[in-house]
Amino acid sequence: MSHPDRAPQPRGLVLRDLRLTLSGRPLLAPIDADVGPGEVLALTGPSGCGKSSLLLGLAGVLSLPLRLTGLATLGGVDLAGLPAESRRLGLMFQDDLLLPHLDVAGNLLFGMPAGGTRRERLGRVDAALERAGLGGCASRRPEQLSGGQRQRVALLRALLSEPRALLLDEPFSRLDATLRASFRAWVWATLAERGLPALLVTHDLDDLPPGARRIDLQSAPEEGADHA
Ligand SMILES: Nc1ncnc2c1ncn2[C@@H]1O[C@H](COP(=O)(O)OP(=O)(O)OP(=O)(O)O)[C@@H](O)[C@H]1O
Repeated sequence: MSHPDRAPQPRGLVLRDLRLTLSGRPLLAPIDADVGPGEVLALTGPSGCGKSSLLLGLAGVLSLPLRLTGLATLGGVDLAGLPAESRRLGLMFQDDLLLPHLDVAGNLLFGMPAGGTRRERLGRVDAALERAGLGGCASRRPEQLSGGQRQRVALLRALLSEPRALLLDEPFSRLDATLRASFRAWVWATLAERGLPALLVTHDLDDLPPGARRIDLQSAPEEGADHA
C-alpha cells in the first residue's frame, strides 16, 4: 500500500554530527555531510587524522580505543542499527584483504550476492576483469599479482558485491599514471550509472571526479581551546 503523503526517504548517505574519538579524546571536528546517489565526497586531511578510522566506523568494524558516534543513514536507514554484514557497503581499504587461498575469480565470486547461474556469474566476473585491464587474470592467485592489479581486483570485488554505497580508502594509489586515469574514469562512470554514493579518502586531488565536493578533515580543537 502506498502512502503518497509520506515524505520520501533520502536515497543517499547522510552524516550528522559524526565524531571520532580515541580513548575518549576527540580526533576530528564533528562531520555533517550529505552524499546523494552517484555523488562522490572526498575526505582529505593530514596523515593520522582519522580518515581510515572514519570509514571503518561507518562500515561497523572499528574497534576500541577508537569509537565513532553520531548519525549515519543510508537510504534513510540508520547504519548503527545494522550489523556490519547487513550494511551493504562496498569497502575498499588500503590493505586489499584479498583471500589468498582463492584465485581472482573466486575472490570476486565470493563477494557477489547469490542469484543467477554460475555461468552467468562467471560471465560478469570476466566482463569486469576485461574492463579493468585484467583479462586473463581470473585463475591467478592474489600472490601472483602486482600491487596495482590487486588493487583493481579489490575495487571490482566491492563493485560486484552490489553495494548501496562505496567507502574507498586510497583506491588508486598503486596504479601508474596512465592506468590510474582510465580506471578511475571507469569507476566514477560506474558509480554515476548505478546511482551509488561514495566516500573517497585520498591524498591526491587528481583522483577526484569532476565536480566532486571535498571535506578537508580538521583535527578536533584541543579541549578548552575556545575558552583561552
Ligand atoms: N588500534 C589502534 N589503537 C590505538 N590508536 C590507533 C589504532 N588504530 C589507529 N590509531 C590511531 O588513530 C589515529 C587515526 O588513524 P587513521 O588510520 O584513521 O588515520 P588516517 O587519517 O587514515 O591516516 P593515513 O592518512 O596515514 O592513512 C592515528 O593517530 C592512529 O595512530
